[in-house]
Amino acid sequence: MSNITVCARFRPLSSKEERIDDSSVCIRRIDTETFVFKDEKEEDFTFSFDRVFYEKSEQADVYEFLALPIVRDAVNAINGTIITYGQTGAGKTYSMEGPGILVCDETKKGLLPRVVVGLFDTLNRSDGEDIKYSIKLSMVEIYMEKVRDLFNLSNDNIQIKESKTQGIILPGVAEKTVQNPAEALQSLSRGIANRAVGETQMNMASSRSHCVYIFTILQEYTKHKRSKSGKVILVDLAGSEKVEKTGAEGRVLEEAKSINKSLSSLGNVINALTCGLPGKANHIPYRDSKLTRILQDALGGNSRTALLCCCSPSSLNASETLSTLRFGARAKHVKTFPRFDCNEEKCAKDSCASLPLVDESCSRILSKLRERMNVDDVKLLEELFILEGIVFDPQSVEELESDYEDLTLQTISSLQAALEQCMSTVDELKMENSILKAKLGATTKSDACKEVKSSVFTNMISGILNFFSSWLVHTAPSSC
Ligand SMILES: Nc1ncnc2c1ncn2[C@@H]1O[C@H](COP(=O)(O)OP(=O)(O)OP(=O)(O)O)[C@@H](O)[C@H]1O
Repeated sequence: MSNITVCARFRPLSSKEERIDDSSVCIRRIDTETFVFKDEKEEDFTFSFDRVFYEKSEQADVYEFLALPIVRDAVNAINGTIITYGQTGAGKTYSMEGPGILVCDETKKGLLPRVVVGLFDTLNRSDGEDIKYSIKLSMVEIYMEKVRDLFNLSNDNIQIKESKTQGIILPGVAEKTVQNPAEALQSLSRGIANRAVGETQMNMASSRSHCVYIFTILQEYTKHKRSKSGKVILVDLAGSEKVEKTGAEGRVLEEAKSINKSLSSLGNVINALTCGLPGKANHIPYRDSKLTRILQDALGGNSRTALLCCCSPSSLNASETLSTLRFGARAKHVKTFPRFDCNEEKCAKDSCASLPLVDESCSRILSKLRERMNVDDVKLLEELFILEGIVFDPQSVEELESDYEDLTLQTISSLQAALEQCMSTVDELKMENSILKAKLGATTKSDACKEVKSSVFTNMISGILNFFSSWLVHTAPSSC
């Protein structure tokens, strides 16, 4: 069974595509799941996805098929992620946001405003007397391998960490508690506006960053002192494009390289996930990019994930469309089976061949406990299990190794800085020393000079005194 719901969406031909004579539509619909794609060499490829949204598809259809099941699950404490992928101008932002977050024709509203309304609706419907809920919202963007808080632009290098109980977390990121859809939309619109401010500040071309929207839903059962939480993450990826085709240079080229690197890391993670066999340890390179690290839970099987592959229907973009569709087809083969990121060598060394079972049983027990106990008690119990070595967590080992590596690198660089500082202080002291020596030399000379002068003077005075005294002796009366 596939873990990821993968859909393809074709936007209508743009006016530019329509104007160009040799532009034609490169897809032929078979049904709602299958179509034939014709590439630049007129070769046919048949693709099947969970759903195909053709040019005339409605935003509401995309939401209902792709996002609504995720919204409902999030309210039941199952995390979900929705990703839009595709070349620049293929309709990712249109699908995600619609033409506007605050003011927009109802039928054109994108996934984001619909998810907001869907979350509040589902929570209100399931609202019992003893349930209190809250929704928190964070927004970050990944630009040139840096994660920036869109609610606090000065927080521009957020680290990504992993918690045993909460999965991937972004320590220090601003979280806005939103009480109703209107408040949530206001916050989203502020974050989107900040994104534009940042783009201008950094002289960044539009949509050159990956934008990540995180909704955390917390429900507390006041009577039973229990709580549960779920997350919905929406990701509007930067456009995938062929650098050679755009003729990019300088900063734009660097941006494109960084985007392509993170998107190919995403492809590598998907490949690694699809190539692994159940029960066999397989290294998944989540740490290769900030994007894959943030999406680790979404891709690794701890979350329900939906991928919308946005495409142009025009034959002018056939090669980009083919690579988008291939990406989607590969993602479709990601299977659900317990995740373990340690490589084979490490597994053999740590004799954790039975990890999948341990992990499976552990998550089963913990999720049962979560239903009965207070979240904090479950966390404590889990910490205790890990401390006692009852539960072995390869993730935390990897995390420790990475933290150790970070610390070592930090120590090396601070030692290097200290060494440089010492060397420049030594240079300064050497300079001062030579200046002082020179001064000393000059002073010694002038002192010697003074000494000579003063001894001449003293000799003169004593000569005069001698002269006077002898004169006095000679001139004094003899009787005296
Ligand atoms: N399904 C659609 N129906 C009507 N118009 C669409 C649709 N999808 C996209 N468009 C239009 O196509 C243009 C490009 O779409 P959009 O900005 O969403 O692309 P994108 O993939 O987000 O590009 P980028 O990577 O540069 O952000 C926009 O003018 C948008 O309004």
